[in-house]
Amino acid sequence: MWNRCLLRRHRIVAGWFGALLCIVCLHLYFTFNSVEKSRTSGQLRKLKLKNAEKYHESESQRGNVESQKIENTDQDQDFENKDSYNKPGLQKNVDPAQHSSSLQQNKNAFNRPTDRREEELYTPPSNESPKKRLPQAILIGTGKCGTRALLEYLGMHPYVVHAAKEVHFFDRDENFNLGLKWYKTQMPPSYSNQMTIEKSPAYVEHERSAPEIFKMNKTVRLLWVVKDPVIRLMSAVALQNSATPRHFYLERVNGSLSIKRWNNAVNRGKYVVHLRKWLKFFPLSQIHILDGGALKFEPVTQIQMVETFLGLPPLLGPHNFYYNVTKGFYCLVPFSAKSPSCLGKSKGRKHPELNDTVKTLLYDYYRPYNEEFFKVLGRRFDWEPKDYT
Ligand SMILES: Nc1ncnc2c1ncn2[C@@H]1O[C@H](COP(=O)(O)OS(=O)(=O)O)[C@@H](OP(=O)(O)O)[C@H]1O
Repeated sequence: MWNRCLLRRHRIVAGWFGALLCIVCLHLYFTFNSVEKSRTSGQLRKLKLKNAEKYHESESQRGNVESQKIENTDQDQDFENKDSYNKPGLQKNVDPAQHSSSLQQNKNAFNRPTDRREEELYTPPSNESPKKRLPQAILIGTGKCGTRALLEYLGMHPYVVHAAKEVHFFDRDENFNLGLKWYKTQMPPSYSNQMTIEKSPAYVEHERSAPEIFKMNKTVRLLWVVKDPVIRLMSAVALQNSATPRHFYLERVNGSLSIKRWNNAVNRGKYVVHLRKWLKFFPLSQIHILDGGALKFEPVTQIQMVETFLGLPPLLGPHNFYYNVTKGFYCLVPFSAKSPSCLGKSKGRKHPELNDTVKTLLYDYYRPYNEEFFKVLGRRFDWEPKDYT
């Protein structure tokens, strides 16, 4: 009887002890987890900050011509049109043909976050240190079509890291001769579940780019922003310094005005000529071509299509964009950011006015190239004369 009583007491004590042990273990587990989480998210934030700093440095070292620094514009009057940022209309005009079928699958798999911090959306693999990797996606061009905007928009994605400045590996001999090892060193460190991206808009026209990129990685994903070639040309003209004649792309042949067909700035807008070179190596399905005009006015639908094309979790949405009335452009609202940031003053320069004769000349000149381009693509862009640029 006495023994049984003693045994029962022991059992009760052991029970209490076991429960206490469980509580201590659970407490330790949660503490460790949160420390680990904040350590990795801290690392991630540091990585992205480092990239942003590098970008600022490199851009301010360059002259005004290419300086594209992101300036933090948190002045209230710059963001007076706050309501337009969440307008439902922002997401309309989606061309279903441009959506790949996987978009639907992705849409069902994830709920787009609205007001979330970056570290809640991305977890680096455990026990892994970030390292530099060759890009899995390259933004190949075309200059003046919105390549910086696209890269910075993508940079808000927690699964994306991007080279801060243009690397110019495939288009410049002095860089290319340093080999792929050097190319890799130009990339920011990343985790294995992130995607490294770089943009160098001169790749699209350079003879070496397509074959060498193919040699490097057959499965690389290519992004290409194009734009109404006349507007693109005017953007290039706006960029010229005062030493260059405003109408450098025009000449007189037998007394009549015509376009300089061998001029580089003019040639850049003959997209079909460049596309044909890339199609010798990559199928069209591996090149995501987007219209810079749509990127400017509908960044949300455009970036969501890019997310799909790159196979990224669909995280970016209207909450990442803010229309700045003064600038006339969308600015970025990265996850965790306290205020939006816009691309610098070198973007959105005033374009020169075109008189009707030159305008007609230019549109007539590019039209056959555009038509060929649309035929190869199997879709059209609205690149006929209009008032806005
Ligand atoms: N959000 C946002 N902010 C600022 N600018 C934007 C944006 N989206 C697109 N754009 C357009 O991008 C044009 C510059 O294109 P790129 O970045 O490709 O130029 S560059 O070749 O890298 O110099 C630039 O051309 P310009 O207007 O002629 O300056 C802009 O029209």
